[in-house]
Amino acid sequence: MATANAPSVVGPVPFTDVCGARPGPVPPPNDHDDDDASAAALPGDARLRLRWYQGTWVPRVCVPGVVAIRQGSFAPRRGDVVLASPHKCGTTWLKALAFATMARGAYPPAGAGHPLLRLNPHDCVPFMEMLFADSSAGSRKMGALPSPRLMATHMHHAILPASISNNPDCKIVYICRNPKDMLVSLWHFGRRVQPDLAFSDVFEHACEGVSFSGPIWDHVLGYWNASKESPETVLFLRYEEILLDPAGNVRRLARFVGQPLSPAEEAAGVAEDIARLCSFEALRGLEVNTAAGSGSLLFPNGAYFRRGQAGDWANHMTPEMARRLDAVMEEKLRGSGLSFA
Ligand SMILES: Nc1ncnc2c1ncn2[C@@H]1O[C@H](COP(=O)(O)OS(=O)(=O)O)[C@@H](OP(=O)(O)O)[C@H]1O
Repeated sequence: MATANAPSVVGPVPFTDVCGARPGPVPPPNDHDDDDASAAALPGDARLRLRWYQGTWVPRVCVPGVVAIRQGSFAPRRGDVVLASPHKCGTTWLKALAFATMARGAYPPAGAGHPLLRLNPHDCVPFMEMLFADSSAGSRKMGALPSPRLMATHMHHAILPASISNNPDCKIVYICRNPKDMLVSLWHFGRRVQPDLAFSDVFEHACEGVSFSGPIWDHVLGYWNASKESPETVLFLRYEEILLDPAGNVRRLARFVGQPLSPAEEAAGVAEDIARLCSFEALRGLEVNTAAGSGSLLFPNGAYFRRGQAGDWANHMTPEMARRLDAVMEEKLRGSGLSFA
């Protein structure tokens, strides 16, 4: 049964996760919990700078939010759903799908007044690291939202506070993507603010673990292992699988968040309606998501909709580069049961 309660739309939320990494040293892991001590920044456009934080690469602008979340500024509630992802792996799509699925009681997906027809998905689902950049304002805004709350993060599983990662009342939906396509998407996005960003730089550094959401293997492994240990609280999705069967994955999502489609909804084609509403073609074509439009994001809304396919890496990587990244991933993921081959 669909619930009548829609996940909360919090309105404009600053969202600054930008991609790309310029050459720079990989500092050693450290245990510091504060911004200044947490590591070296990479050179280049300020929005592309990363910090090495607790064994993970975090956009510099997100570090204060990450620290606040880890220090307990976010108080989880029963029914909360956290969407987790590495950058450029389908965050925007998952936000749309989860919002449309959880809100379907209040907002029928085929309805002309659906919020996703006038808001970018990032405006419907808050990005936790940015919301908590101002810790007290973040706490106030999140606290004021009625349940069920839907939010998103790019944090590695290893640095989530236990109140999220070890909380049966808080569900996590994770999406990942073939790292080769992720890097291509990251590079295109980074070039928007740094036109001279070379793909070879992004690639080389990612192979060494330095990238947005890097090391990539640790990001996916953390959530993969959590989903194996606790499948009822962590749902592990892949971009490519959703491309193949969007409606089937809407059903998975609905079941996972405790709102399975009813027989009446199945008969009415609700899963297909949600898949259609959230499809790349449908969202990209909306006025709000055209290149000129911009909501709560530092980038034009159109920047979040580029190509929306699997396999674009073949247009940017030599076969040797592809083999190299595949080999790195294979080695790092060995024994886990997870593979991107
Ligand atoms: N609805 C829908 N369906 C399929 N694919 C979609 C959709 N929306 C966004 N995209 C594609 O996802 C890529 C952007 O990833 P993210 O949304 O994770 O970016 S971000 O981290 O939030 O900046 C980026 O991938 P590339 O096209 O390969 O660059 C987007 O085009």
